[in-house]
Amino acid sequence: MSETVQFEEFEVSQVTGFAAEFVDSLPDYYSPWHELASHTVDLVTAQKMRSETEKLPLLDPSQLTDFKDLRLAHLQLVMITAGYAWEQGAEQVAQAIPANVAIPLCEISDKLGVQPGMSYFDIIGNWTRRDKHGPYSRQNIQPKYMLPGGEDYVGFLSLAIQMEVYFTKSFPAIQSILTAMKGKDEALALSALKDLQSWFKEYSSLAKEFHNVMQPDIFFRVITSFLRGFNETCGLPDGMLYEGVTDRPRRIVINSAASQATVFQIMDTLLGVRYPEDKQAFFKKLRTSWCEKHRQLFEMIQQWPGSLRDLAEKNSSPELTLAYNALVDSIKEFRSYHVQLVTKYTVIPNKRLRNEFNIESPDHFAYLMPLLKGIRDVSATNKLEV
Ligand code: HEM
Repeated sequence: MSETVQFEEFEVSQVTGFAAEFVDSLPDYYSPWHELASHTVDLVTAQKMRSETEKLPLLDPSQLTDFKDLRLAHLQLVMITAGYAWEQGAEQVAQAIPANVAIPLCEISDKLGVQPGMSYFDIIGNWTRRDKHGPYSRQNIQPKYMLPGGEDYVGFLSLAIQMEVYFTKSFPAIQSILTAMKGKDEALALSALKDLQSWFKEYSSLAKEFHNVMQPDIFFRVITSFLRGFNETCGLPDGMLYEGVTDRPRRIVINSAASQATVFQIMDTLLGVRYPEDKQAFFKKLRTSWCEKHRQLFEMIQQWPGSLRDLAEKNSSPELTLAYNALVDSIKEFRSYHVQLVTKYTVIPNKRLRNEFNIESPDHFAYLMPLLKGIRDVSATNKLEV
């Protein structure tokens, strides 16, 4: 095992992190996927998505071998899949994806080790820079394929990308922490923790911008309409049927959300947070939305020799313990802020919708607050005695 991890070995860019920027398109042979993905929102509005999808030729994805090409093809096919599934709204979700989409999508998904539906992995690959030589600033980021939600979606996406790109600024500190853990190097651990703490402060303050870019009801009612997944919460308890895919015809797909970002699971793992089984299971389920390469990177960090927590607990001066605790506190602060975000953008709009339509069926979001507050509180108990 080397002294630290190399992110690029796991298809994580030093520039855009876990997000991927697609500058090129796929070979011409695959242009029907691009064409249909580009028009998904308009076709759904015109109720023509299903009929147009059924006209697609069945293309052989075996020419695609490069990770980035596979990721772009996956994005195009899950766009088409989402439009097909949700064209008639949530109440009339399609029960099956036709073979001309299902066969290549499942093959590509299996190669990437990712689910055959839209996840955060696709959201953070769905963008380009307006000015290709310009910065990775929010103003310079635009969706590659539009999702429902108009300008609010553009704001949501560009902020999510800005946060993913900003994640890369923490990579040197993460690498140093791993080196310090392995070599029990207290001085290196201290300086890396301080760097990580100041990075995290900036990173988490970006999330405050959500209030300026997105309206709660548009987020809840429109933007998430393609992001629901195919599972029991969407009237598909056995998952979606992928026609023509003989080995696993039905597949469960979890919804797509920022909870699937890698950043917090990596932070928790570095800090050695020990969650009870139900919360571990929640995080494990989120990881099913990651591709295999990203899971491998995470597992490498999880199995890394040494423990930052032990180093911070058993060191000779309190400075390292204080730095460790400061990061635990900052993460707790973010999680408290996140509870407010989720209240504004999910809990309240959900209540409004249920009241408006007199919905009396069980509330799928009742689990949210206990779960999120529970995770926050467990992660905060990780603080060490000084
Ligand atoms: C308006 C913005 C946001 C909304 C509405 C929102 C919504 C949610 C929801 C509903 C969950 C519950 C689990 C799920 O359904 O997937 C969740 C969990 C989570 N979200 Fe967000 N989220 C937002 C922004 C963010 C941002 C910016 C991040 C940072 C990357 C983030 C990171 C997480 C994490 C890590 C979890 C898992 C619980 C935890 O580790 O504390 N969310 N979020």
